[in-house]
Amino acid sequence: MNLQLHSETHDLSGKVKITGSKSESNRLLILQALQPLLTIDNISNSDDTVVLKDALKSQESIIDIHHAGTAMRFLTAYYAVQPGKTVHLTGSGRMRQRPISPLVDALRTLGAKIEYEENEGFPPLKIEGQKISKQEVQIDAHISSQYISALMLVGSSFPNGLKIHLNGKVTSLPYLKMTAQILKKVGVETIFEDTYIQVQSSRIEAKNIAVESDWSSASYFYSLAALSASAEIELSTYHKSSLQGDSSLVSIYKQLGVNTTFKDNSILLIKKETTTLNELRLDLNSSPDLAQTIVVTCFGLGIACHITGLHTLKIKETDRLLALENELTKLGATISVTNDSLSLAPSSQIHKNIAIKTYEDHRMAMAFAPLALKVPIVIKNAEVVSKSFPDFWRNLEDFKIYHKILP
Ligand SMILES: O=C(O)C1=C[C@@H](OP(=O)(O)O)[C@@H](O)[C@H](O)C1
Ligand SMILES: C=C(OP(=O)(O)O)C(=O)O
Repeated sequence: MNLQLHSETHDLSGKVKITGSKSESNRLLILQALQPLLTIDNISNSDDTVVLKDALKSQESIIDIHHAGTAMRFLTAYYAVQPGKTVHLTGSGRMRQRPISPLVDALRTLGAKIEYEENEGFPPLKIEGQKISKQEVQIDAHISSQYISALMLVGSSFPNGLKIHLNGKVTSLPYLKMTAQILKKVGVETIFEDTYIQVQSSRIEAKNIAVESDWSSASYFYSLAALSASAEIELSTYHKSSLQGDSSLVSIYKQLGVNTTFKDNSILLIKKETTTLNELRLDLNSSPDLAQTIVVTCFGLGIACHITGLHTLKIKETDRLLALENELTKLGATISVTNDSLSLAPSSQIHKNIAIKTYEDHRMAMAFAPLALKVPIVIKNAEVVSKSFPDFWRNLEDFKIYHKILP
């Protein structure tokens, strides 16, 4: 489905209730599988969460998690420690190119039985669940934090807990802090040091946990606000003390002219004046999922940006650095990328009616959509948004950004 987007106003006002965080939801689903009396409110309606929920209920021996990175990594650890259960865990074509060997190596040293069914180091995997008696493991921490979160989630069910030694510079650190904080909410203590994480052995408590709405999904409304003439957008449900690192949006978009106020369980995004900033410089190692949104906002505002800390972007749903370079160049940008950084020069015009390829990446579709406030634009394969935000296109209509399905 290719969508032609156009906007009927430059002044935005409206309210959106955004679905629960997929990161929080997917951690809680694994913990719920270990403690069925745990209940979850405001769970995400994203494909990545639905696929994990279905997998955990399934009695089939082949489990296909499609594009969901967290589901792939969390289930690898979960199935590896379920004695007597054998599964074949697979995913989309892209998932079969996303590395998993740091997690498989770590689980194997703990006594897990995991085999690669096609290419060494990549899904699909055959996992024969084992009882784990070891309590210490090493892992390379700079490729994906999801491997470490996966170990943390299952570690609490080991007889002596689990000590995870972190080798190299830790990437996407707020996601590990989120895992530790969610474990704490259900009664599992962790000791978090620079070079290791100790998860104590505990019974997960039977509790009701409410998921905060997804901050990464909120980013597209921050971008809309920044690119509007004026905006007053209310998003729910959000809290000042979030578990999600992407709540860094508040300070990042302040520099881009969007002010945030917290009231009750909502945030109010206000844009009154255009930013006077000439260049945005950021290290996004802690918030990799915001990179595409922020770069496209800067392009739309005609300001330069230089972003570092982006090495994980190359192994996400697509090579996001390359995808950004290709599509922004089509719109008229001057952009250069390395393996872990991106530089965008200021530009004064945006080409109209360009068809943006989305590379099976939900964030490519959603990051480019706000440019409809500046020029008519086409988003190809727009259905990809359901990976994290199925209601996205409907929610845009509330801000008079309409779409026409192209033949
Ligand atoms: O743990 C999580 O929920 C996530 C961790 C991050 O991945 P990496 O640690 O691979 O950067 C992030 O990009 C992803 O969308 C969700
Ligand atoms: C990288 C992402 O997801 P995952 O790694 O879980 O597939 C994302 O949602 O941007």
